[in-house]
This record gives sequence, C-alpha cells and structure tokens, in this order.
Amino acid sequence: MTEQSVTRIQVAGSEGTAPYEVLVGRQLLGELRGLIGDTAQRVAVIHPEALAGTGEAIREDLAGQGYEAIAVQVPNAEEAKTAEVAAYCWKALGQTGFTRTDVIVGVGGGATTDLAGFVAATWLRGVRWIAVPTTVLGMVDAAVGGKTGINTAEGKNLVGAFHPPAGVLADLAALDSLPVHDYVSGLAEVIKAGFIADPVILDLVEADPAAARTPTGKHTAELIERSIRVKADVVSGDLKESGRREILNYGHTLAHAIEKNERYKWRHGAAVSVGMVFAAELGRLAGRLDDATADRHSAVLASVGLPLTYRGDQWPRLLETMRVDKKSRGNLLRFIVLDGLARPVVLEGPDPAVLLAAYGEVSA
Ligand SMILES: NC(=O)c1ccc[n+]([C@@H]2O[C@H](COP(=O)([O-])OP(=O)(O)OC[C@H]3O[C@@H](n4cnc5c(N)ncnc54)[C@H](O)[C@@H]3O)[C@@H](O)[C@H]2O)c1
Ligand SMILES: O=C(O)C(=O)C[C@@H](O)[C@H](O)[C@H](O)COP(=O)(O)O
Ligand SMILES: [Zn+2]
Repeated sequence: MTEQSVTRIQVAGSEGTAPYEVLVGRQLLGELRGLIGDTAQRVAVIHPEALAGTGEAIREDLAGQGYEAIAVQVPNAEEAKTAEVAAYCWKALGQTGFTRTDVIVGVGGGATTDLAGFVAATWLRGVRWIAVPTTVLGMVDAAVGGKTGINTAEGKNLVGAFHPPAGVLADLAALDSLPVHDYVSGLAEVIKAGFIADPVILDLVEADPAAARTPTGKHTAELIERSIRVKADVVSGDLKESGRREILNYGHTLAHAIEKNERYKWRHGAAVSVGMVFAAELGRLAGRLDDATADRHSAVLASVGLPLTYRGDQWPRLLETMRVDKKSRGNLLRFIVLDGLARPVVLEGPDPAVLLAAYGEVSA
C-alpha cells in the first residue's frame, strides 16, 4: 500500500447478513457519508473520553452535512463495556428519537466498538452501525466480524450479539496518538493471526520487532492488512462461530480468565499474549506441536514487549472461570491449540494434570 492509497478488504455476508468492506488507509472519514447513506436522519457518534476531540470533530462534520448528529462520550477501555454504559447510550438514543433508519458510528478501540456494536444490535432490535477503529487491535480484530458485547462480573463478553457493521474505516493516522502500551497490546492479535493462519506476519515481526512496535514501522500497513485478511476470511465463512471461527479464540480461554481475575484492568492483548504461551505449551504437551514452534511463541511475543507470565497462585480461580468459556460444552473444556504452524485445531477435555503442567510454563 502506498502512503495515500486505500486498500479494500471484503467481508462476505453470511447467515442473512450483508457483505461489507474494511477500508485501510489514511484520510478515510470522507467515506462515512456514503456508508451512512441518505435514509438516515440521525447519527450517534459513540467515542471514548480519550478521543473527545475526534468524536466532536466527526459529529460537527456530519451535522454540517445535514444529519442530526450527537456525540455520546463513554469511559475509556473496559469501563465502557458494562450494562450501565450501554443503558446510558440507549437513553441518549431514546432522547434523540433514534429510529430504525438511523445510524451509530463507533469511534475508538475494541472496547468502544464492542459497546457501540452492542448498542446498535439491541436498539430497536438492530440498527445499522459503522466501525471506525482507532487502535491496532480494533483494526485487525475487534471492528471486523460482528462480535459485539459487554462484560459482566462473571466474565468477559458474556452478554452480546452477532451484529456486523455496514463498513469499517481503519484510518492509520489514528495510530499516531495511541500510547505505545496500547499499540503493543494490539500486536498480540497480529501475532495470533500469524500463528493460526499467516506465518509471513511472524517473519515480518521477527525481522524488526522494534519497527513492529511503531506506527511508522516499515511493515506497519502490511502487518495490519494481513491480519485483517485473516480475520475477514475466517468470519466470512462462519459469522456465528459454529465451526472454523473458533480458531480466532487462540489463546483466549486463559486470557479471558486473566482479564476477569484482574477485574478488566489488564489490556486484552496482554492477556492474549500469556494465553498464547499457555496454549502453545498445551499443544506441545498434547503431542501436537513441535518444540520449535512452541518456543517461537515466547520469543516473538517477548521481542515486542508483551508479557509471558501470570501469577502462579491464581490457577484454581482461572480454571474455574475457564469452565464458563464460550467454547465449553457442558462440563467439557475446549481449547484451540496448534497441530503445527498455521494448523489450528480444537483440543477437547484435556487431562487436568496436563492443563496444570501447561500453566507451569506461564506461572510466575
Ligand atoms: N469483537 C471482537 O471480535 C473483538 C476482537 C478482539 C478484541 N475485542 C475486544 O477489544 C477490546 C480491546 O480493545 P483495544 O485493545 O483496542 O483497547 P481499548 O478499546 O480499551 O483502547 C485502549 C485505550 O486507548 C484509548 N484509545 C483508543 N484509540 C486511541 C487513539 N487513537 N489515541 C489515543 N488513545 C486511544 C482508549 O480510549 C483506551 O483508553 C477488549 O474489550 C476485547 O475484548 C473484541
Ligand atoms: O472474532 C472472534 O471470533 C474472536 O474470537 C476474536 C477474539 O480476538 C476476540 O477477543 C473476541 O471478542 C473473543 O470472543 P469471545 O466470544 O471469546 O468473547
Ligand atoms: Zn481477542
């Protein structure tokens, strides 16, 4: 991709939903009007506190185009993914007289787009929404695929809906203001895409890990586009996670338990990093994964500054939480492991001793 060009990645419609495009480039906000369309009269721009200026600028621009536009500011990060904040958004829509032809625009990281999509899925049983991801993680993963939702005290993303956006605008310029800690967190999902489907991603990160940590890195656009293609390909064939989509949950069974254990104060990507080291060890102990590929996990994740360990004394609590993971069926725990590089498979009901041994790899 050249500096000014726009890459368009198609996501196929499935199970009665419409296809849509993910645009990757710069200065993409001009595309919003076309996506919102002429039938909408009202637009709600849901954004986090950290992007108050951006949210207001988008609102003003849409108001200038004749829409009745409101900005709905929500808390930063996981504090937005609550029933209370969803109710606050519903109230704002109700007070604005939002109808089924009106449109929600979610501007922010994955937490904001998960919330905005959920509000869109539930308001009047479903209105159109557009995702404008502003983090690496949002661009490569959260904004694509239509998984929307909020957390509860009992666990991560336990309440939600499959409700794909009408379009995704991944404007790379947004990454310039992203704190490095959040930028790096998103690399966990980039590296996940590398292990489950596109090893070229791993080669690019390993070639220059320092560059991978910055928006100005030589391969930034390629890393983001390759990761989006992995996600778009998978969700195009399985919107509701009846089969292949489960591979996108690589590392997430333990990650979500860690996030809950930390009362959602850890960044999702940091937890996914630890979760992937655990899943790699589980794959190795289950006789599926070779030593070199398992070891490659810790090496590449550490090279960009992602964590590899979590508190050893927390294993019983984490195991308990993992039992209500969305991949579980009854009492059967299910994990995504690798049968080799880019060969994800489901491992069902591993022996508790093997699970404990795998946790030993990440236990600090
Ligand atoms: N729906 C899905 O398929 C899916 C996929 C992966 C992750 N997720 C979810 O995504 C969430 C994590 O998303 P995230 O990593 O983007 O974190 P985040 O949304 O919590 O954003 C991190 C922080 O950066 C701020 N921020 C966002 N963009 C910014 C910018 N351009 N400049 C400065 N600050 C900015 C946010 O306000 C927040 O404080 C988790 O809740 C996770 O469960 C969902
Ligand atoms: O899109 C998916 O499917 C994923 O699993 C992508 C994950 O990166 C993402 O964190 C997702 O929100 C996890 O979903 P959950 O169903 O396990 O809550
Ligand atoms: Zn994730």
